[in-house]
Amino acid sequence: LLPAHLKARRPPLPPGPTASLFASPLPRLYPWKVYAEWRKTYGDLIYIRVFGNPILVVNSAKAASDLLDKRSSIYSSRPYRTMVSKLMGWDWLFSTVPYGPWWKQHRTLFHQYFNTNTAPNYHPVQFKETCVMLQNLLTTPDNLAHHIRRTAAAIIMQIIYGHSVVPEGDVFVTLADRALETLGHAGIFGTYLVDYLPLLRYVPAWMPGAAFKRKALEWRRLNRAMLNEPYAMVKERTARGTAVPCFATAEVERWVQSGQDPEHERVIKGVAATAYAAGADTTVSAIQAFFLAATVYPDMYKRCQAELDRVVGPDRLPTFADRHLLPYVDWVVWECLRWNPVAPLGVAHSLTEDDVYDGYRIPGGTTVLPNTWGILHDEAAYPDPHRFAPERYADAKTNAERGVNEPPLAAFGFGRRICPGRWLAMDNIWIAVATVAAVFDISKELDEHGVPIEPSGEFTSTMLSRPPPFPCRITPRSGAAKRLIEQSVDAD
Ligand code: HEM
Repeated sequence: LLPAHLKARRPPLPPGPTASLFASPLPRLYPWKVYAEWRKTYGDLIYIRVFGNPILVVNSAKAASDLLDKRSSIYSSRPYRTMVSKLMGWDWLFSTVPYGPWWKQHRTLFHQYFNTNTAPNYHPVQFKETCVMLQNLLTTPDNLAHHIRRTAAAIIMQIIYGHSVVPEGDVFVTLADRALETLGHAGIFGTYLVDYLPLLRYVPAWMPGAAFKRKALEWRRLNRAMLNEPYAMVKERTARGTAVPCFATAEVERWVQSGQDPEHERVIKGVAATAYAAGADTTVSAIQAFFLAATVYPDMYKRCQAELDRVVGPDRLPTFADRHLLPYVDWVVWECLRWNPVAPLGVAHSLTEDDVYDGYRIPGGTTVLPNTWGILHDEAAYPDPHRFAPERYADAKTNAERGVNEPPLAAFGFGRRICPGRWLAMDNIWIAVATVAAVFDISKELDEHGVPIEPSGEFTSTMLSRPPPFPCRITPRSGAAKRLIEQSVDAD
């Protein structure tokens, strides 16, 4: 509605594919790869309109840092998701809460428990649960994905709710996983039309075409159970005087002493359940990527083992105390995060005011998608980007001078919304890599003719990307290694 002379002076929108009225121009499969390809045509910023909703894909590290880090006061909100937040009830998941005081309360409380200084508090539980994983891998190596998942769930459940996960069919883990599965269905923006046309939420559930509403109501029950049930267990234990020290116990005790403000209780519950939701599947993907890399890059794996042999030796397992002497293990962890970033398109940010960048106008309300995969596979920043090559990080000084091979912090997002669980995450992955490489050999599985089976090398095209199940051989390195594994849990 601007007069023509003002319109002429307005900077243009960033370039992008032309929108159609009837179909979404968003790529369905591996959108991060498609956007990286589109960079050659459109550049670092790609602007797409989907049924009237503006979306900006940020395709380079520089643009991501300029916008999401340096202008974080206006790039730190989240797009509102009607299906997920309003209908399915994920409004407590603070990773989806718009920027503002309510989000800030959650983030502050989370940060008190998860930061560089508190990270070592969790090392004993991380070590113990990882030893359980080693034992499980010894007995049923074919169940690799399950063992990795159980370990991540056990660590976070212990830290948050003081709950010791049982080996199979744990009630709280099952509950949370069923709820998270529904989030996986609806989590990708645009799966449901109601995300684009929020007024559709008023359509009565019984009407034909309102299947999304009936689904949402059913899923909402799971969501509430995930939020309420483990918390109720902690409250009950606290009342009985049998509470186990953990995040929820400490916070419930403080809440009782400080007058039981119902609003604050919502924050405690939300932070607790968010930690599980955000912490259980993410590290799993990175550790699965490690097993895949160990299978397809045997020299890399041998080098990792050689470092562990030199520093730790065969008589004990590595611990966090050895970390400063094991740089290669750290580089392996970084490479797991870079090679196939867990969240290839990060988590969407939302711009709260109109902005101008690089001669382009970006309207307030735009959904901003950082192309993390593209950034971490940019040939200029990570030479030979598709190769899993931990040694790329070895010479930090020369790398810094040449502007290449920075530690892949982009995997954890940007600005004020950067992953606040990253210290816990890095430690989870580190102890898994170090202990597994110390005691197991990993190699390709053989087919019935004795020929090695090549894993496909593909990763899933899902919001959290991971290797699909692949065959591999996981065997103890020696009799001594086997004994170390068997004794590890009791010895702790
Ligand atoms: C390899 C493991 C992990 C990766 C790659 C990862 C990655 C991310 C990314 C990309 C974001 C979005 C950042 C942004 O908006 O720019 C995020 C947010 C978040 N992560 Fe992680 N994460 C991991 C593990 C964890 C763990 C273990 C926890 C909890 C203990 C956690 C808790 C969170 C929370 C609460 C948020 C939301 C932050 C907010 O919206 O303010 N993450 N993570």
